[in-house]
Formats: sequence, structure tokens, C-alpha cells
Amino acid sequence: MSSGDIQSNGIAIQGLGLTFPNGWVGLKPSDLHIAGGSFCTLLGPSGSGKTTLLRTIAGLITPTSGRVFIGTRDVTRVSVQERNIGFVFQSYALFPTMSVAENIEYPLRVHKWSATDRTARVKEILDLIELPAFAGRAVGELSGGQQQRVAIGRAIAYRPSLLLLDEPMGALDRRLRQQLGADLRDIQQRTGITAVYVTHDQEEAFILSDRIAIMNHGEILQYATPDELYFHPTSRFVAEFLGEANLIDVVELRSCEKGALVAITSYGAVPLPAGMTVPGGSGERVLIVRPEDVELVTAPDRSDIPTPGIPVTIDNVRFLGSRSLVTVSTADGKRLRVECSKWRPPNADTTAYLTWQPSAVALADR
Ligand SMILES: Nc1ncnc2c1ncn2[C@@H]1O[C@H](COP(=O)(O)OP(=O)(O)OP(=O)(O)O)[C@@H](O)[C@H]1O
Repeated sequence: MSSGDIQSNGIAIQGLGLTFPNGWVGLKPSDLHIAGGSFCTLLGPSGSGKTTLLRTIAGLITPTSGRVFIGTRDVTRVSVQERNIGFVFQSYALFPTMSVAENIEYPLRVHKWSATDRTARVKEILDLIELPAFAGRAVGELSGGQQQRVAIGRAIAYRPSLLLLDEPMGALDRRLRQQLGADLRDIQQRTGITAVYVTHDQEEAFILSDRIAIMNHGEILQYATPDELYFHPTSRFVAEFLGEANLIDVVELRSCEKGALVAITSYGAVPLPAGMTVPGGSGERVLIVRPEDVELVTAPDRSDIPTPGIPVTIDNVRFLGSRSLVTVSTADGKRLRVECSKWRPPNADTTAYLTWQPSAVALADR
């Protein structure tokens, strides 16, 4: 496919910070390296700085500190037009009086492509976005999802080195979002363009992305693959933002005889995954265990309970069909959650013990 001839550039930001004129800190100085040809998502709650970071990469906002590189080129002081970037926003921003083909052709005219090259490229893009039969239609006659496909096609038509997308599916219903998301990922992979995508929808981010930057309060907290983020969050915020998490404060970390690490908690010693090393820094830590990794066991003799074997009382059991959600309380009143899909939970008000495999535990900053 000749659409794959886009020259993929990575993006590097170094110490990028932004304080707005009113004194509000939009971005705390951060570093990030997005590999060329990858799909990166900026994910975080409303107001966390996702759009601000995207706009700073685009050159629509000038940072107060740090640098932005596209490939090896320092573009910190380079204008938007010279950064060679395609944009897609939530509002389609298509020209309503122009046809689909004319919309796609427009940026090629601006970039002074020859008529022959324009015709060939428009055809190629119409095939790529799977709308060849709609070339002559006015964009106003298309569905929302089709219009966004045209917007994506128009954004990549002149072969920019980056594609930046700010909540492009925000106005679409769930079914259309899923369809367009799959189309977008397919287009990104077939062209090999580097894409940076803003959303606050975790599921969308997980489905689409090679790597995700989790943001909060203008800060990039962690940049990793979806499974690294889910199973090895490095902060309490990331753990709780990406689904349910049981958090247990660590009093102390100790090495046992075999060199493995053990976390001392107010519920006893909790073995940590083999090979885990003591993280740097001196901050307080928290253990993270996902509800689906926890098992509730009952046994007449406490010595039969596998570690960590935290005694709990079952508060309630909610049956949800394919799984049950169980809320339990420890002796000191801490509430924890257990999800069971393959075994029946004990009845409420019974005493049971919580256990899990050491590999299920992540260690994060408190
Ligand atoms: N020009 C500005 N001057 C002052 N503060 C601003 C300006 N633009 C944005 N902010 C603030 O910066 C913070 C981050 O805004 P931003 O739009 O980047 O968040 P976001 O994560 O994209 O949120 P959402 O998901 O709601 O779009 C917000 O608190 C916002 O009010």
C-alpha cells in the first residue's frame, strides 16, 4: 500500500513545562519519548492537561520551559505550519459545501501538489478510509462516523509526519466509537504514521494504543503499555484510575533468606513477586492487588491457609452473572474487594481469608 510511505518520526519532549499567563500550571516539567510509527494515547481525567500537552506538541501553545523534538529536529520555536502535522478534532472541521474528495484534496492544493498527484492521492485516501463510493457526496450528507473518517483522511493526505487527535470520537455513540476506533488503528498501522491521541476513555485507550501516558494535574505519571500500566502501576493514582484496586500500606520492605522481597503490612508479611527489587526513592509504598487476582478461602485450621492469608469478614456478595463481586472487611475496618468468576464465594457474615499469588502484587508510591 503506497499510503505507507509516510516518514514516521518519533516525538521527544524534554523538561516540557507550561505556566499560563494567569499563573495556572498547565504542564509540570515532563519528559516523554514517543517512538516513530507508534500509537500513543494521553489519558487522564478532565482538566489533567491532555489537550494542553497535545497543543504544545503541535506548536499551538508555546511552552515556558523545555523542548519538543520531532525526529531529531528541535521544533520548540518552529511554527505550527512548519511542523508537518495532521490534526483531527472532536468537531469535524470539514468544509460543509465541499464534497468528500474536495475536502481531502484541499490540503494538497495548499501544499501545491500537481493535479496528477492530487488525483492519485485522493483516490488512495478514499480507498484507505473505505469511502470511494462517497467521493462526490457533500460531507453534510455523511454520518458522524463517516465525517470523522474523512477528517482523518484529510489530515494524513499530504503525508504529515505526525497525526494528533483530540477526542475525535467524543461526539459519536458507543457503537460508532468502536467502529471508528478500529478503522483509525487500521489506518495508523497501514500508513505507519506516529499518532498521539487524547481521550479520557480508558477502554478506548487500551484498545487503540501501543503505549499510554497517564496524566493528572498537568503531570505525566507513567508512560507504558496498557498491560504494564494495569499490572505494574507505579503510583496509587494510576492503579485506581485504571480499574478497581485493593491498596495495602507497606510498613517496611525486607529481604528474606532467598533474596526475595517481603512487604511487612499491618496484616502480616506479604511475599512480593520473584525478581522484584527495592525501587529507588525513600517514599512510602503501597501494595496493589486487583480484585480478580484475590481468592477468598475458608478452612477450619488457620495453618492450612496459604500466605498472605489475611483474615476478613464478608460484608456482601453481589452476583453479576458471569462473576460475583464480594466486599470484605479486615479486623481494623479496611474494606477490600474480591471478584470471583470461577468459584462460588462464601456467604456474607462468614470469616474467610484473603490470598493471592505473589506475582499478582504490584508495589507503588503511596
Ligand atoms: N489558556 C488557559 N489559561 C489558563 N488555564 C488554562 C488555559 N487552558 C487550559 N487551562 C487549564 O489547564 C488545565 C488543563 O486543561 P486541558 O484542556 O489540557 O485538560 P484536559 O485534560 O484536556 O481536559 P478535558 O478532558 O476536560 O478536555 C485545566 O484546569 C484548564 O482549566
